[in-house]
Parts: sequence; C-alpha cells; structure tokens
Amino acid sequence: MKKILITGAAGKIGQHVANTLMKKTSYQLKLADINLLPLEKFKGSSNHEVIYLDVSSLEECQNACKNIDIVIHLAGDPSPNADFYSSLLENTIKGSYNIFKAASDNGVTKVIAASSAQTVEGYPLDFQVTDSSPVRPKNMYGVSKCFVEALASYFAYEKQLQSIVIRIGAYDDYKPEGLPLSARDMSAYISPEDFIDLLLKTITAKNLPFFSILHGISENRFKRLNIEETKRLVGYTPNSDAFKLCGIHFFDR
Ligand SMILES: NC(=O)c1ccc[n+]([C@@H]2O[C@H](COP(=O)([O-])OP(=O)(O)OC[C@H]3O[C@@H](n4cnc5c(N)ncnc54)[C@H](O)[C@@H]3O)[C@@H](O)[C@H]2O)c1
Ligand SMILES: O=C(O)[C@H]1O[C@@H](O)[C@H](O)[C@@H](O)[C@@H]1O
Repeated sequence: MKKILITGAAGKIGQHVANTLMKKTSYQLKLADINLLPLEKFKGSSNHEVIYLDVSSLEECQNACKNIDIVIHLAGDPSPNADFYSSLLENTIKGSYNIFKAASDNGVTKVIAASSAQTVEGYPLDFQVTDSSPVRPKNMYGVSKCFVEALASYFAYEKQLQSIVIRIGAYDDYKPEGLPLSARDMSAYISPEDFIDLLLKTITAKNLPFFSILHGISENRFKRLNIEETKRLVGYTPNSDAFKLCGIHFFDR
C-alpha cells in the first residue's frame, strides 16, 4: 500500500486530511509537523507514524521522505499577513524547496502542495481568475505561494517529479450559527468535504499532467477562481455552495 507523508499534519486542514485518509483509505500515513501535540491522538496505530519535522531543515526533510510514495505538503504559515523575514522565508520558501528537493532525491512519485487563492487576490473582485490568468498576489504570503507554484513547475519539468499544486480558497467548515463570511470569502469558499474530494482524486487521478495548478473552490454560485479545468483534469465534483450555506448571512467589504 502506498505511503504518504503529510507535512503540516497538525494544522486545520492537515488534521482533517489525516483523519479522513485514516478512515476512508488504506494508505500508510507519516504525519509530520513542528507541533506534535495535536497529533497525539493519531499515535498508536501500527499503520501510521507521527514524526517531528521542521521543513526548514533539509536534513529532516531528507529523512522524512525516505520510502515515501506521495507527499502532501501543507506545512507553512497560512496567514495572508505573514511577515516575509520572520516567517515566510523559513517556513514557506525554504521549507517548500526542502520538501521538493528531498522528494526528488528520494524517488517520491508525486508531490501535492498547498498553494492559495492569495496568488491571484490582486485581481478586482468582479474578475474571475482562470487557468491562464497570470499570478497577481496582494501580499507577501501570496508571493510566497507563487514561489511554491514555480518550484512545482521546476521540479516537474526539470526533475521529472510529478508536482501538483492546489490553490486552496477560503477553507472553512461553515456553520450558519458561525461568523458571517464576506462576499469575497463566499466566492472563494471551499468546504472540507469538497477539499477532500479534490485531494483524493488528485492522489489517484490517472493521466494527470506532470505539472498542474488546480483550483480548490467549492461549487459556489459566484466563483473567484474558475474550476472547469480542475473538474476536467481530476473529475472533481464539488457539492457545497457558500451562497446556499450562508443565505443572506454575509457582509460586504
Ligand atoms: N486555511 C485556508 O483557508 C487555506 C487556504 C489556502 C491555502 N492554505 C494553505 O494550506 C496549508 C495548511 O493550512 P491550514 O489552514 O491548515 O494552516 P495551519 O496553520 O492550521 O496548519 C499549518 C501547519 O503547518 C505547521 N508548520 C508551520 N511551519 C512549519 C515548519 N517549519 N515545519 C513543519 N511544520 C510547520 C504548523 O505547525 C501547522 O500545524 C498552508 O500551507 C496554507 O498556506 C490554507
Ligand atoms: O484566500 C483565502 O481566502 C485564504 O487563503 C489562504 O491561503 C489563507 O491561508 C487563508 O487564511 C485565506 O482565508
């Protein structure tokens, strides 16, 4: 059975992915993070492993990628306000390079890395981003994710490592009793269920190009990013619509 390394497994998205893959699939998982506390609950299964991994250390990445088939790279600073020198440089820029380099050196067959809708957030809100829209980040976090996309392209075309990035939108487990979403977040919304559908299909998809940028957005009535090509490539079938979930419960910004 395939062995999957998940970086950033202790995070919001990582924990949900780990939980679901354990329940719904028979992949062997190696769950890695600098924060081990949230991963305690996953310990004790003979099929899975929990390890400390700081992705800013190339040596640790090299060890973590040994005997791994697929890497799901989620580690990094998720804040659109993240500071370049004190966080993004180590955690996202260096960390992502280290993971791609270690995956390539250790014969990993596929890396699926978290990019973000923030790579294109500089476009006006009435513009729908398509697969041919150039990147247009609005903050250094978005710039750091553009670097992740460029890394994926480099390792795919120059090093023959299949590299797929997912531009995740506003990932949220929205509940009507929760805080209202902004109009923008409703158009960029992706539900945990739709993200899992996209991720599982990206893991198993046959004939996926060596390099792809997928758009991780739900079936929202208005979509910040166009998802037709993503549907075609992996058979993504999103079900959530933030506009239906929220009703009139949103605010303008
Ligand atoms: N949540 C969203 O809406 C969203 C949207 C787009 C993209 N993303 C991306 O998805 C990924 C996961 O996001 P999240 O919301 O789960 O964030 P999160 O902060 O909950 O999880 C990130 C995890 O990465 C870990 N991490 C940070 N630096 C690390 C390092 N140097 N080495 C190892 N682990 C490290 C953290 O400890 C944390 O557990 C991130 O790359 C984020 O940029 C998230
Ligand atoms: O584009 C977005 O909405 C999201 O982008 C992600 O990259 C950020 O991690 C998240 O905080 C944002 O809400």
